[in-house]
Amino acid sequence: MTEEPPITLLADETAYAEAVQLAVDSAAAYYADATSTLDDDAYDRLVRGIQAYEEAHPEQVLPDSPTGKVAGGAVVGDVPHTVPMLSLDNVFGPEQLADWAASLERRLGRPVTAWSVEPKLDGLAISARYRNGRLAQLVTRGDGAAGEDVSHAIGTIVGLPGRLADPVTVELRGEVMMTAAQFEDACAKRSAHDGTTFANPRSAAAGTLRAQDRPYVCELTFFGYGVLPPPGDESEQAVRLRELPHSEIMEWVAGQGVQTTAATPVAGIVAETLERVQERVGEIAAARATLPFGIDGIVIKCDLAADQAQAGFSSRAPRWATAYKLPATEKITKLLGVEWNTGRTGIIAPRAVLEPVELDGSKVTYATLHNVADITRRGLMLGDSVVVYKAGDVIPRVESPVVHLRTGDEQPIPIPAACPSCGDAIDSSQERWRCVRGRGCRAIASIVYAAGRDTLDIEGLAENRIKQMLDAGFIADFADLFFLTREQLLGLERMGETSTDNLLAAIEQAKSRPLSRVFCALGVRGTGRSMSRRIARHFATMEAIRAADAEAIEQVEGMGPEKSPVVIDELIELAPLIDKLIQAGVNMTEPGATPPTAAAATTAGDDDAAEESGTQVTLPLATMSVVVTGTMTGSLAALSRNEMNELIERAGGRASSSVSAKTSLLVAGESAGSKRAKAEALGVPIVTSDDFAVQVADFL
Ligand SMILES: NC(=O)c1ccc[n+]([C@@H]2O[C@H](COP(=O)([O-])OP(=O)(O)OC[C@H]3O[C@@H](n4cnc5c(N)ncnc54)[C@H](O)[C@@H]3O)[C@@H](O)[C@H]2O)c1
Ligand SMILES: [Zn+2]
Repeated sequence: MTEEPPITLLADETAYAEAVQLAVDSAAAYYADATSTLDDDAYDRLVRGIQAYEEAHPEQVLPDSPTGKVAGGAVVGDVPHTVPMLSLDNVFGPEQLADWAASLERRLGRPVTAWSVEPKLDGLAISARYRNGRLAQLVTRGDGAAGEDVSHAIGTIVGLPGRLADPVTVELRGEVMMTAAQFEDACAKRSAHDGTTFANPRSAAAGTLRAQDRPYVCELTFFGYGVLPPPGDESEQAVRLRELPHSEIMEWVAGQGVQTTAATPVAGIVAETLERVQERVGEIAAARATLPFGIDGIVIKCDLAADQAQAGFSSRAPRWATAYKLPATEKITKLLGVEWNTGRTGIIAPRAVLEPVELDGSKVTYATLHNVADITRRGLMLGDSVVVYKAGDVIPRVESPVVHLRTGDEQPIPIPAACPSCGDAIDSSQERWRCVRGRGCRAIASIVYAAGRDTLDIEGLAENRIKQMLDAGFIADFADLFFLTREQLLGLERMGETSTDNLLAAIEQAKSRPLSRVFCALGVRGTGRSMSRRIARHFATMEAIRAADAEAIEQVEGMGPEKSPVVIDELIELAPLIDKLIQAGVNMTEPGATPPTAAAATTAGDDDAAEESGTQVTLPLATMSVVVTGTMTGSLAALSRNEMNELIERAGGRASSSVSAKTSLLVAGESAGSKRAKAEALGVPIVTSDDFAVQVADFL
């Protein structure tokens, strides 16, 4: 794995000058609440390109260049800071972190005594000036030397009290941001006011902090991460605050009634070793998706004031701290198309088809667009550059179009005039559009599917007949077909005696189809024809399938730990339908297959199974249950957890998400935590990411 972050290569002086202009414009938009034409990764790539060009051509450096400046030099202010408010340098992985620590220790000439590790809150830095314990003034970071007065926001920021516990005169520093709930609330208020929403919590917080005369008030949140006594103040308390370790300063800040991250799952800690720092980085990264506020990295600082003082500052950032960047959760990509689908309940939902982007460690091709009103509100067009957001397990979503990037070739998004599933009318009285057939909509499609040639193969049952029967109320799902009476069918338009008898005979015949086809007819999400065959062969009876838990379902070849819980949920939802099929006398067994308990002893008798196991013995992970934990490195670094599981299954193993006595192997990457401990306790063999890569090299 290369940890060197990518850079934009600049070929000549013209390209350099254009890059500087683009960086300045983007940063100006970014620090106001506007949408930049670059996402953070692209901006950082550009600035690194500018820096590399300047190192090679020092004589060409432009005064506007963002390098070495706080906020890329794009922001100004008129309230001078007593002590500069700086930015942070970045590292992008464990090796860079180790390099940074080593160079810092070289500078100090001795090891760093202790590290403080805390989340990098994704908001804006602010200075809160307290006089005799009362909050007197709020100032933004600005260009680092001077910021803007935003005191009008006093009283709207949760966690930043109007009065401290003690009547002290100090300057608090920390991050102003919006929690997920505050962001939602702010978007709702703004939408009610002018029909627009905020692009993301960070820019919503930036806009809100600076907004003076909005007719609505949005709440903000503050987390403190530092305190400064007034310069020149030599009182006992001022001296003490200058000498305390960062960790103890944070205790003092919290003691004054100010919010810190101490009460959150990502509380700051003190680490004695770099290993512990790295471990905490992993823990914070793992908690990121579940936090009620955004973080974009982990800040690592020298804990002791003496270490900090000796390390000092560059013009842009302290040398005693760095930001360990986490993968971006937001990127700009192209909106290629919009697909419309009618869900189980009849809701018609648009889905964005995107030019694939890497977000929070996985590749994103589709994103939700919520509903038509949302598309209109955001003014989205086909071909637009759009901001896409994804973190952890959330469904990726399209945030907003980047209007300045329009070329004029963008097209309006076609809005369906009829239900995309059944062609019937759309009920658009609510924000979420629905097919007028509601749940019944999907019935046609699912009955057509169930009666089809590859499933129950009911001859002579055409789609228009199914529609007739649904409209007449004779059927609501495909199991009802087995309860149709001769009289009912004869009552349908253009239904003679012969066709009625033929259809009844065809339906009767369908009752004896093998379980694989009956199961397939259910249309369980994630199980097509071949997967249905595998499931039927594996379990042999519907009873055994229904009795299986997720772990048992996972035993079926190709059923990863992601799919199996879906199958379970679907089977629960489909229970009434299955019961009706049983009641109708539909066959529920797979000819020639043996249920799993007996199967172990007799697999050899089953031709196909023997064939399969014959090929499996040559696979390196055959019969093994494998769990992956921690951050993969080397040739596996780029794989998502899902891709790791697929790799395991390709190599003949079964990917599982939790360690138990049945686990055959734990692949433990960097900063592996509790799963590693459990595997050790259970005596489960453990391999590193690199060793595992060698083991499965043929399947990569
Ligand atoms: N998309 C764009 O066009 C664009 C333009 C400019 C900047 N950016 C992004 O902004 C980033 C640079 O921003 P920056 O220079 O404002 O600073 P930064 O966000 O990289 O780091 C410094 C800031 O971290 C914050 N911080 C959060 N938690 C902290 C903690 N526990 N301790 C100390 N500080 C903490 C403080 O506000 C501090 O000012 C870049 O990574 C870039 O991606 C994007
Ligand atoms: Zn419909």
